[in-house]
Amino acid sequence: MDLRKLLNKEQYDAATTVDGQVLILAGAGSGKTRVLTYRIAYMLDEKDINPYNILAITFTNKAAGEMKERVKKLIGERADSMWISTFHSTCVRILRREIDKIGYKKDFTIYDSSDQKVLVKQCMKELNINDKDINEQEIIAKISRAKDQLMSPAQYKRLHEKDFRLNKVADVYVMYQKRLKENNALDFDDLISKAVEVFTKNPDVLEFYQNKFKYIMVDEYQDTNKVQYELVKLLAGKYKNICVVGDDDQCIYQWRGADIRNILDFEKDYPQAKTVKLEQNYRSKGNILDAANNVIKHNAERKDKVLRTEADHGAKIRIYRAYSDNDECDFVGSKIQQLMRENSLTYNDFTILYRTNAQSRSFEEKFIKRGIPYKIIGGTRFYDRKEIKDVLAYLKLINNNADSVSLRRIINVPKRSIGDATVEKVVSFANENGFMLYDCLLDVENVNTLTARNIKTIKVFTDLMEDFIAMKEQLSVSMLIEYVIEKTEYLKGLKDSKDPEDVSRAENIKELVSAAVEFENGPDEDKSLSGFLEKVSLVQDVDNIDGEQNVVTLMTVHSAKGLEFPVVFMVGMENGIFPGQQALNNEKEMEEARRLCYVGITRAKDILYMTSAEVRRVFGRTVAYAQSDFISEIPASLKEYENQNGGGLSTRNSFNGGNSYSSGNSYSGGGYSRERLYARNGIGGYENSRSTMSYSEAEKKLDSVMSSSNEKKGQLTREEAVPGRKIKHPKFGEGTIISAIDVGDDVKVTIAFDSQGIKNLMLSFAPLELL
Ligand SMILES: Nc1ncnc2c1ncn2[C@@H]1O[C@H](COP(=O)(O)OP(=O)(O)OP(=O)(O)O)[C@@H](O)[C@H]1O
Ligand SMILES: [Mg+2]
Repeated sequence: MDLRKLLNKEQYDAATTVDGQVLILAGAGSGKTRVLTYRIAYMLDEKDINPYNILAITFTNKAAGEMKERVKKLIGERADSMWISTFHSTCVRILRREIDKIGYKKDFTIYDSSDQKVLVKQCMKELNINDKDINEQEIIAKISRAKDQLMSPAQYKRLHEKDFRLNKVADVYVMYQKRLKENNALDFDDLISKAVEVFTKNPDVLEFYQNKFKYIMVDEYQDTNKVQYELVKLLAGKYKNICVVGDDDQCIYQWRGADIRNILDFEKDYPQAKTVKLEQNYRSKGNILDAANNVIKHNAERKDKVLRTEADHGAKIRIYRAYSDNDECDFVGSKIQQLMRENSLTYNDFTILYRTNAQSRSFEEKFIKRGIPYKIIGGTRFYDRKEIKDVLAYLKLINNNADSVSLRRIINVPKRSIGDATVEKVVSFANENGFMLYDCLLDVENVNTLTARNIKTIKVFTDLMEDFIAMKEQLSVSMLIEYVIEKTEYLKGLKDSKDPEDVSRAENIKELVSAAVEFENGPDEDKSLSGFLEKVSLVQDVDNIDGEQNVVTLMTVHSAKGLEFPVVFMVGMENGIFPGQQALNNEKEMEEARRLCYVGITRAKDILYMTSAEVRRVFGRTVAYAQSDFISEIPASLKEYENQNGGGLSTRNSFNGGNSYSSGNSYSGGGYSRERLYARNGIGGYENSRSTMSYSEAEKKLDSVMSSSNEKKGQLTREEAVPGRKIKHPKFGEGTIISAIDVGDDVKVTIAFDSQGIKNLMLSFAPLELL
């Protein structure tokens, strides 16, 4: 391996300085991650460093896997004993060995966000905290921030004694943490803070790991929060051989406690540190890089950096201003097909990036129609599906009997006549006496508030569970899953159902069995049930981007961090969407949104599209948005409008539909007042191609678009979807709306069809017409 051929001078310098502290501070696509990979190879190959002594922390499991693969190609099997993983996976591995030092058992369960929510809700109920005062999402976020800051429940309580709401959060935090411990469970934030706790309370354990990890590397260091920072500092404390790489312009997790100062202060923490700047971008064409640089330079708080490329200018940034969200999705779909026809591109070469997951749905619909294969990263993960969570809850409980959240999830799933009231009685008994819930069920005769029938049904459940626990030792994970679904008749219930959704649920469960088989045949050392559950808990969405599968990837810009694609579509580029509404009123958040935009732009190698829509449906209402300020920040010379004369408002000449648009407040959903909207960007948002319109002209035009888009569809709107309305569906026939509930940015409508029974449909998907 001739590193000098593979790396430029500065990169080579960074890769071959292995002793002491190195900070690589450089812009996107400058080869930071590449340097880390070759640095490891160099350490093993040239410096004879034992792989056992290396710890490399990456941002995703996928990045870790790729790094390991590449190193393996260079140095062979020796790479296997190296720890290359994410912060979370690293800490879990440490905790599996050491957590008993702080009073947990080693087979602890990892709670995901929905388990966390269940537990927080239980605590709120016990503490009589009304979710009108403060809702569970806010509490969870506050607890999470406190953990990021290494603030214990007691400290939090002391700090917020005088604040009515935060005091309530503190009470929940105290109880939540107590319950987690009783359940022998950790939430995601705990994984890192408990590892730090193990180290700070046990200097001998810390020293063992300091000696083990003599060489430490961290990718995407700009996004570390306080607790991650502390962990790295502790581990590197003895040998101080540490190399961190990052880009302050790509810090996009401040909302989750990431502290940009960690990278900016590295030189203060380690005054001897060598700072390496990489200034050549190897990823993007010139125009794309110029666009990125022009956007990010609007941020006040940053270290100025140079980023140049030897690549040619390439195509200009393609801007498309659609007249509706529908039109935007159509444009993206047709462009993908056109580009594939005209160039030798595959679906893999494209990605659609948006700010929030909810934006994926409308693209999905269009892609299905056009036959474009796609994959959505995020949204409902496989492991978040109800049926998968149910089966996993059985496994978690088998593995860790103290896990009362999993226990309560499945005690009556499938239904076995154990009602909520019965469960509550046992829970109260357990809480009053300080017993584990599962133990109380085993000795259920002692719970004197129960009837003989209650006791009998509970016995059926505990007999089943005890059998599973005994079988755990004898069966492999996949066999255990099959055993559980057979004995509980979970799968049978789904197969017998006539609901087509249950058919797909049954298939998902089979898929889970396959995942377990794959795990058993895979490279992991630990093939136990704990090992499987751990793996499942730590799967990240981006891990699933599979280069072999020929599909277009749709994901948030956050998920796309570190990745690159030949063609990138940044969609929903509107003020109020990207940047989001909050960022428009807050300079700090605006700067974070701008960094996010910079991350998005710099994912593109060859072609970058930025699209926006003049009106879109949000919460069932039609809202008008101005084109994103970030597009305006890109100089006109770098941009080319796809629809200079087509698409957009300028082609529509139906000025006469003004009065059929009646609902004045349909503009307020996106939080943009008409006045502000016009003042900001001119109605159409075309900077160059349009002359300025008067207010009333603009008003008229906007109205005409609203009405024409309403006329276009005979589609039932949010306002019309009220209980009692008669509707018609092309397949299910006529029916009556029973209820309509807002779910995310869509509406779930429950309808009693005259001949097809009751169905739940999503308003935006279902072709419903008013009768
Ligand atoms: N010296 C080099 N010679 C050839 N290709 C290179 C060189 N350095 C980097 N590259 C390529 O440039 C692309 C970007 O590199 P890499 O992903 O390591 O950048 P990065 O700085 O980590 O980017 P990001 O900030 O987006 O994470 C990759 O395809 C990489 O292989
Ligand atoms: Mg990188």
